[in-house]
Amino acid sequence: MKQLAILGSTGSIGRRALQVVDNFPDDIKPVALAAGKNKQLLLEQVKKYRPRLVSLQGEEDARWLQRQVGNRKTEIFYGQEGLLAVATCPGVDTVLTAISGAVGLGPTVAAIRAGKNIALANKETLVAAGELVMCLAHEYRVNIRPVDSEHSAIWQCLHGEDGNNVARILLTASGGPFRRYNPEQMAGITPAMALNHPNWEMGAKITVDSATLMNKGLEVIEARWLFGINYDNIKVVIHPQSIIHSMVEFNDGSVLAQMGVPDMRLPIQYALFYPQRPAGDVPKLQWPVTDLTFEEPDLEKFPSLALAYRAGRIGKTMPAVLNAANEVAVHAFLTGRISFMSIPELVAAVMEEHIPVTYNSLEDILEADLWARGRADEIIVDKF
Ligand SMILES: NC(=O)C1=CN([C@@H]2O[C@H](COP(=O)(O)OP(=O)(O)OC[C@H]3O[C@@H](n4cnc5c(N)ncnc54)[C@H](OP(=O)(O)O)[C@@H]3O)[C@@H](O)[C@H]2O)C=CC1
Ligand SMILES: CC(=O)[C@@H](O)[C@H](O)COP(=O)(O)O
Ligand SMILES: [Mn+2]
Repeated sequence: MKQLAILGSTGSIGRRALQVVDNFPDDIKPVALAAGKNKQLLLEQVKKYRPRLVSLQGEEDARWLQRQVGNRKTEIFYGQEGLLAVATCPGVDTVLTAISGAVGLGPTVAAIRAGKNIALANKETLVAAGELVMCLAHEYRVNIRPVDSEHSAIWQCLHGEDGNNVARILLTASGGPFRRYNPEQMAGITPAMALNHPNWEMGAKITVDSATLMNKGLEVIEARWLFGINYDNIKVVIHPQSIIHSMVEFNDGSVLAQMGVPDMRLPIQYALFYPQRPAGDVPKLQWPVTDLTFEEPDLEKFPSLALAYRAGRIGKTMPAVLNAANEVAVHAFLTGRISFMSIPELVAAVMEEHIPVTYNSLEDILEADLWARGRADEIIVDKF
C-alpha cells in the first residue's frame, strides 16, 4: 500500500487526486493532508480518510478542527510548521505538491530532503528554484514526476528515448478565453471573464495565468528544468481544443504526441501509479476526434509569455522574481486593484528593476521572492 501526502488537498488538484485515490483503496492511502482556509472540506476529508496528520493555514482554524475531530487519531498542525510536517510525514512514499504559488517551494524542498518522491503540480516551485530543486532531487535520489498535463505528456513521449535525439518540445496552450479578442476588448476584461477557462476547471490563480499566457510561460521554465532542454528548443503552439497535451519532435522529424480528454485525473493518476496504467474513471476520447487545430501564439497581445522566456534565459533569481511579481499582479487583478492588461506591465516593471544574482540556497530564492512582492506592491500604489 503506497502512502500519500497531499499539500493542497482542498484545491482543484487535491480534490481530483482524492477522486483518483477513491478508485484504488487497496493500492494507495492518503495519510497526511494540508489545506489552507477550507476547514470544512478538510474536516470531511479527515472523517473519510482518517489521515495520521493534517494541517490548516491558521491557528484558530486548526483549533476549530481539533474540536470537531475530538479524539480521532489525527494530529492537527497549522502554518508553515504544518506544511513541513505533512511534507515530511514518516512512512509517506509520495508527496503530491498541489498548493498554488511559491509558498509550495519550502515544503517541496523539505519533502525531497526527507527522501519523498514528488508528484509535482506546483509549477511555481520549478519556476522559482528549478536548478536547486532538480539538484536536490538528484542528491536525495527521489523522483520528480510531473502532474502538469503538458509535462506529463512530454514525459510520456520521452519514455525509452535517448535525449540526444530530441530536437524540440512542442508545448501546447489552449490560448485561453481571450485568444480572439481585439485590443479594445482586452481593455475591458473583468475577473469573472478571466476565470472562465474554455477547457479546464482549475483554481483562480492558474486560470488567470492561462488567460494571460503566463501559465504557458511558467510551463516553459518548468519544462526547461524537468527535461533539461534549452529555451531555444521549447516552442509554444496554440491548440484551442486541449486534446493534444504536448508533443516532442525528434531529430529525424518524427513528432510524438500524447492525447486524452482534458481531465486532470489522467496525469495525476499517471504520476501516482507510474509505470502502471490501471483503468480509472476518466472518460476515453470519442473517435473520430476531429478539428484539432494549431496556431502561433500572439506575443504582442500576450506579453507574459515573452516575459517568461526572457526571465528563463536570464536565469539566476530572475524567474523567482517573475513568478512572485506575477502572483502579486494576479491577486491585485482579482481584487480589482489593477486591470487585466496591467498584469504583464507590473511583472515587466519589477523585472526591470531586479539585478539577478546567482543563488546557492533556498534562502537566496526566498529573499528575491520577498523583494519582488514588496516592489510589486509599491509599484501598484505608485503607478496603477
Ligand atoms: N488545477 C489544475 O488543473 C492544475 C493546477 N496546476 C498547478 O497545481 C497547483 C494547484 O492548483 P489548483 O489546485 O488549481 O489551485 P487551487 O487554488 O484550487 O488550490 C490550492 C490549494 O492550496 C491550498 N493553499 C493555498 N495557500 C496555502 C497556504 N498558504 N498554506 C496551505 N495551503 C494553502 C488551498 O487551500 P484552501 O483551498 O483550503 O484555502 C488549496 O488546497 C498550482 O501550482 C497550479 O499551477 C497545474 C496543472 C493543472
Ligand atoms: C491542465 C493544465 O495543465 C493547465 O496548466 C492547462 O494547461 C491550462 O491551460 P492553458 O493551456 O490555457 O494554459
Ligand atoms: Mn498545464
